Amino acid sequence: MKDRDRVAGRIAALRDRINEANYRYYVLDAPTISDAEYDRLLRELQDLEAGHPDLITPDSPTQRVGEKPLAAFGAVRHALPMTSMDNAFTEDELRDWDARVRKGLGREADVAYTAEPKFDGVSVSLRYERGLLAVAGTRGDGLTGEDITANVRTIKAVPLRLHGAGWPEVLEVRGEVVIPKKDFERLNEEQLKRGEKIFANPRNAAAGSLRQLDPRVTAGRPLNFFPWGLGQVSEPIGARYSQAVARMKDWGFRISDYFRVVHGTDECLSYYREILATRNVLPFEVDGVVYKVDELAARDRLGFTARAPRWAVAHKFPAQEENTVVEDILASVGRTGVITPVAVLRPVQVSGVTVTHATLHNEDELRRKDVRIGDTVIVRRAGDVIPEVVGVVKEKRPAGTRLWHMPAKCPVCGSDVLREPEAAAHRCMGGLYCPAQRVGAILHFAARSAMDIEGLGDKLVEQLVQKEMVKTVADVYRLDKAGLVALERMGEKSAQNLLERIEASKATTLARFLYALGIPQVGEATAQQLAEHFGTLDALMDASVEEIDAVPNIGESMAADIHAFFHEKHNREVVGKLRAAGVHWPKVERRAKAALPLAGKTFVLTGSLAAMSREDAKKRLQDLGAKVAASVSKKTDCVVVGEDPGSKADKARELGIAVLDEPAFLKLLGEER
Ligand SMILES: NC(=O)c1ccc[n+]([C@@H]2O[C@H](COP(=O)([O-])OP(=O)(O)OC[C@H]3O[C@@H](n4cnc5c(N)ncnc54)[C@H](O)[C@@H]3O)[C@@H](O)[C@H]2O)c1
Ligand SMILES: [Zn+2]
Repeated sequence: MKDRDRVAGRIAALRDRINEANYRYYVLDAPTISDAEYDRLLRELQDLEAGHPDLITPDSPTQRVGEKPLAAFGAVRHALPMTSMDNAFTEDELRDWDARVRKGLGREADVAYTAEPKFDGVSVSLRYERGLLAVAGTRGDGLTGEDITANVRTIKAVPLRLHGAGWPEVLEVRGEVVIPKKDFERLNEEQLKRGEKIFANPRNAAAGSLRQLDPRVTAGRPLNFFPWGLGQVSEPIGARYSQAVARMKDWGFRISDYFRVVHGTDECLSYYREILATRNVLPFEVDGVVYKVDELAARDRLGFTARAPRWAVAHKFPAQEENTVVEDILASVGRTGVITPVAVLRPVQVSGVTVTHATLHNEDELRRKDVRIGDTVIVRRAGDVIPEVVGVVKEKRPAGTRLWHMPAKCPVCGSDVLREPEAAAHRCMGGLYCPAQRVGAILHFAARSAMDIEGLGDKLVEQLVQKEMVKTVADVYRLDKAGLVALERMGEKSAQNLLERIEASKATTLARFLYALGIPQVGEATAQQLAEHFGTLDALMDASVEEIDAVPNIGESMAADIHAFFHEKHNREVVGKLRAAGVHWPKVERRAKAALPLAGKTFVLTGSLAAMSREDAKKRLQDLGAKVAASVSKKTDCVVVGEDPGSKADKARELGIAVLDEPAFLKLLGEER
């Protein structure tokens, strides 16, 4: 008796929670628990009720579907109920379902099933009368839905008039309204710009778009429609569902490329694995696959339970989203100095992996989502992508949550943190000094186009940093033979060679040296320009932002980064040590006095070049930091014409773009070199 009371209590609690979740999900389009958690609650309730059938009541969420429709729209009564669907979460559950189907049909042999993706969108029923779209309704509570005809008429994938001929007098097509993942992201960006509501996921966005009171708003939303079933049909359109699908296709509906007929559970399972493997590259959000008995007469024999057909099952994919709590937020410094806010989470299982950290991308994103320490959030882990915080469950925000701010100093090295003027990224300015950036900084320093220290590669640098033999690039000049030989895979001879190359690298050019420092945004061409413009390192190091900004082709944002780099005291220290170690620039700088500085410019090569091959010309341009494009556009800076220049030269002149003949072009290259 005691036991039964406890079960009854738990059942009541579960029903309350599930009813609340249903209301938030179906009516408000604002769920506060993850689908995975919802599914667990529902499954627990189903199991308890199965063990205590006398406790089942008709209003239990296990016995009904969805929610009462919103009064803002007219009501649509469904001629046939729109049900929910049973789920299989494991292979065993799928085999049990198949066994029940075969038992129900009295069959030993494999049953033919249709297999299709389970689209994560909104159910809609479309009623066609004499080939014309008459009414479109949401599922609502399964019996009555909302009349959203005006909104559905704006969806291009929904035919307003059925194509071809041969359709029955009444045809109800049921399917899913979805938003492609890409369009969803764009939609959220636009919403953000307009200061409007951000949607948690494509399903939510689709539901919100269909519930607009003004169909013009719906018309602007990227909605799509995939049929997955039939409602009332006045005369049969095939003995099998797969035949009906072929006819729907002829009548103008978009059928998923993944729609298929399979036989028995083994083929079901290989279909499941195939869709699961492509899940993350599919254009639409998919949360499982659905198998349905293909033969329509067999469906009739199997019939329905209170909530769902016996002839269909949704084989669910592992959930990619879960709820958990943000215990802290850290500033994580990457290899290139970019600082990312990372949420430290109460550990949670997401698709089979324990997740303890999730990225918040950058400070803007964190503000936009309004994530605070102490918040309950939805965490998403899709494929190999780093787990991310999708959004906050505001209803669960406790008192005393804490806001997070980007630190002014790098948490790893204490250098200044600067926001990149035109990007959302913050960066540690201690590029030469910051331990988080060591490996990256040293590899860049040693690269061929920088200090050109052959042999100082990935594996070796990792070891040197790990053993703390090299903390900054200046330490490269303090390596000795004994230390090197003690390293893995390093013999006498290679240690000797490396030391010789390090010694040789001390004599370089100012341009190479500047490039080697790894100043944010400063590539080879810019380093070259800085070297020419300022002539000496000291002049550049002491220049103001305005003075740097005055260099041709150097913009404000770059000037700010260069200035910040040289005014970070840690970097100045490292530069000082490099010079003390004997790094100097005896080599003559290349003169670049061309009329047209090539770095960053876009060239189009046209006609046949005689003196040099087109490939050579292209390569030389690219070496000088220029780009080569195939066709002339407004972005083109210069068109080079060889023999038979064709229409490209005309177009260039029309657009007012510089046109050079081959001799002039060679001269330009010559002067640049
Ligand atoms: N997070 C929450 O608070 C919350 C609340 C309620 C429901 N839910 C989610 O909704 C699910 C239950 O919802 P449900 O009863 O609407 O439906 P369901 O997801 O269990 O399955 C039925 C629905 O799937 C859709 N569907 C997509 N592709 C289909 C296909 N190929 N064939 C047939 N149907 C297809 C249809 O809209 C159909 O109505 C739960 O499993 C849960 O994930 C979440
Ligand atoms: Zn740092």
